[in-house]
This record gives sequence, C-alpha cells and structure tokens, in this order.
Amino acid sequence: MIQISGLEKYYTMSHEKLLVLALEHLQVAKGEQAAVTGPSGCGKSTLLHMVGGVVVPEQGSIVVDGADITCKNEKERDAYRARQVGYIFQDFYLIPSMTAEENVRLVLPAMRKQEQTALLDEWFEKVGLSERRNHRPGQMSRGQQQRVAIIRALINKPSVVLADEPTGSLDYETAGMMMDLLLGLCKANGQTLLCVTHDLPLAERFPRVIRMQECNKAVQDRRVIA
Ligand SMILES: Nc1ncnc2c1ncn2[C@@H]1O[C@H](COP(=O)(O)OP(=O)(O)OP(=O)(O)O)[C@@H](O)[C@H]1O
Repeated sequence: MIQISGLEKYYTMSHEKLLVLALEHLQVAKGEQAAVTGPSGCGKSTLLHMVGGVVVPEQGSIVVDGADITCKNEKERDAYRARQVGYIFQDFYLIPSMTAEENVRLVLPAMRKQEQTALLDEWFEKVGLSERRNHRPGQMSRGQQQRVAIIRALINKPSVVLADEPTGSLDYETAGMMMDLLLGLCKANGQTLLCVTHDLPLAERFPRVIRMQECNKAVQDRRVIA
C-alpha cells in the first residue's frame, strides 16, 4: 500500500524555486496496478523517484507498507529500495559484458547455488527466455533485453514495482506483450505496480489509470517560490 499526502517537490532553476509536483492525496492499494500518464514534464518520473526513495520531497509523506520513507536517511532509503522496490527503466541498464543470467545473478541474495539455479530456471522460463540466458545484451532484441530487466526487477519479490516507460523503446506489438507480461507477473505475485507510460491504449490495459495532469496541482498552477 502506498499512501501519499501533502506532497510537494521543488527544483531550483536559474535561481528560481519552482514547484514541480504537488499531490494532496494519492493512495495505491497493496497489489494494485496503476498506469501513470500525462504530458511531458508533468511530474511522472519525479513521482516514481520519490516513491522509490531516490528523490526526497520538501513537504509531505509517502507511506509504503506502513513506513514513511520521507523520514528515512539516505542509508535507510537505500536499504528500503534494495528490500522493497523493483525498478524497470526504458533503457534496461543491463551490463553489456555479462550474459542475461549473470545480469540477474548480480541482484540475488546469498543462497545455495542449487537454489539460485532453480530460481533462475523458474524466472527465465516464466518470461520465455530459457534459450537466451547465456546470451549477452548485444545478442538479444530490445524486447528480450527488457524481459531480462523485468526478471532482475521482480526476482527478489519486491512489494512495490516502479516502471518508467518500460515499453518506450519497443515496437507497438512487443510493447503490448511486454506490458501484459509485467501486469500478469505483478498480479500473480500480489505486487503493487506504478507504471509510467505516455501510451494511452497501453495505459488502458491497467485496472487503474492515474492522470498526473489532473492530480498534480503544480502543473495547473505553476508556482515560483523565490
Ligand atoms: N533534476 C532536476 N532539476 C531541475 N528540474 C527538474 C529535475 N528533474 C525534473 N525536473 C523538472 O521537473 C518537472 C517534472 O519532470 P519529470 O521528469 O518528472 O516529468 P515527466 O512527466 O516524467 O516528463 P517526461 O514524460 O518528459 O519524461 C519538469 O518540468 C522537469 O523539467
């Protein structure tokens, strides 16, 4: 469960303090999957970065599964992200010199090698990439690379999954398949998913659509503070 209230985020640009995000209230239930849409610059990525504990707001609270992440220090936020958050990006960020399997192994906690292999077998099978696990990113299509990134984000069963334009660099058909895969996996694992997308037909595949241009007051009322 994600509960946001009284949230305000400012950025300083050319000596001006500009309010870029103002959310009075937003709640995403545990296990709910929501698409986040809105025009460029309306604060979609900033919202995800704040829920992920990467960016800290100036005002307000973000309570994730009972704990307010805005009260945590940097080290605690790093631990929160490692334990509870799975991040998926448009550009995959796989390490080019490593195979698909090695990229995923990097995030696995210490466990017996046999258990690790069984877990990897299960996940590569789930996303239909069993034949590709020994390939490096450069030897895979963009859709296949994103499937590896999805495994990497989900394999440790984070309670919250944050996806920032995960289909942004894929062709239309692959994008639809990828979104269905991500939705299906998060639903099966009861994970809360916030997925930024500018693609409205893709957003409509989600049980809920959060329209940032409607809920972000800063977009409606650009406020310069100093
Ligand atoms: N580090 C930063 N410094 C200054 N301004 C920033 C910074 N990051 C974001 N902004 C500003 O905050 C606003 C929201 O940015 P954000 O990236 O969240 O929008 P977005 O809706 O994700 O946009 P897009 O769809 O183009 O990716 C924009 O006006 C942007 O210029």
